[in-house]
Amino acid sequence: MKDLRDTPLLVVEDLSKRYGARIGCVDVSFDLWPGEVLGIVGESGSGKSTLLSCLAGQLAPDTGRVLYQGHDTLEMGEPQRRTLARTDWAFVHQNPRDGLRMGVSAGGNVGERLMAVGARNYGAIREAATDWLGRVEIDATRIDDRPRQFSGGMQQRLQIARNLVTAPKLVFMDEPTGGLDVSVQARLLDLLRGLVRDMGLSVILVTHDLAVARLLADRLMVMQGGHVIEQGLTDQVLDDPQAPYTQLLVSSVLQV
Ligand SMILES: Nc1ncnc2c1ncn2[C@@H]1O[C@H](COP(=O)(O)OP(=O)(O)OP(=O)(O)O)[C@@H](O)[C@H]1O
Repeated sequence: MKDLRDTPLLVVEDLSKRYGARIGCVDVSFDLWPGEVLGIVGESGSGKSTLLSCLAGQLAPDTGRVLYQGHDTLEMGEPQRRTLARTDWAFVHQNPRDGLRMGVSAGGNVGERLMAVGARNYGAIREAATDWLGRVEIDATRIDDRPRQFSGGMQQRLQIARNLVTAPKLVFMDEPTGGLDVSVQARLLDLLRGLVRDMGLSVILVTHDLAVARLLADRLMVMQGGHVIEQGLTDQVLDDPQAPYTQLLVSSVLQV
């Protein structure tokens, strides 16, 4: 039998999206391999979010193909895509409010996703939720608290638990540490890095923060004006940027 690790998990071909005359992203192509973390970097308005939304099936591109394990996700019906989104895929939003149900307890937020993939045993669901709260460093005594009783960092960790409890293969992350204090960011990054490694996750990570990209991403794609202008191994791109724009991006961060 063919080893799935010998084939890309995701194949993206010539993906383009315009908003009227404005460019979202243009002719983006890449492969994502099992267990690989791909960082998409670029300044504000470079097309990162547009690309991520198209990849995750939240926005219809004008042209191009996205193949997940060989299946064209853009050709899939809505029910099939929704199933994928709650089984094999996960999406971590910058704002935890976009990825959590604020009126449901922490345990409920995690358990709900398990129920969406068919779990029915209340005891087992609660046990899994407790285990996952522990994995994201939330005390088990907080299981019945609502997310709004949590700090921003805790909310983000809860969103991560909710996303990862079903052991997805591919996780989309949109500025997962954005909007948090630097010390909270560092702790979250550490946690994320451990989970990604332990679970062998494939990740597409959008960030404008090159320090985040450096810590999490194996490979980087640099976007400018909707185009991918440079890509390569993270260290290679950040230590020896080729495109003038990337050089600027790297040096402006170094001056901070
Ligand atoms: N819904 C929309 N309608 C019209 N234009 C849009 C829309 N969404 C994005 N754009 C435009 O598409 C281009 C790319 O935007 P996009 O949000 O993808 O960039 P980004 O790199 O994610 O920026 P940021 O880091 O600020 O989120 C920008 O010129 C933006 O103004």
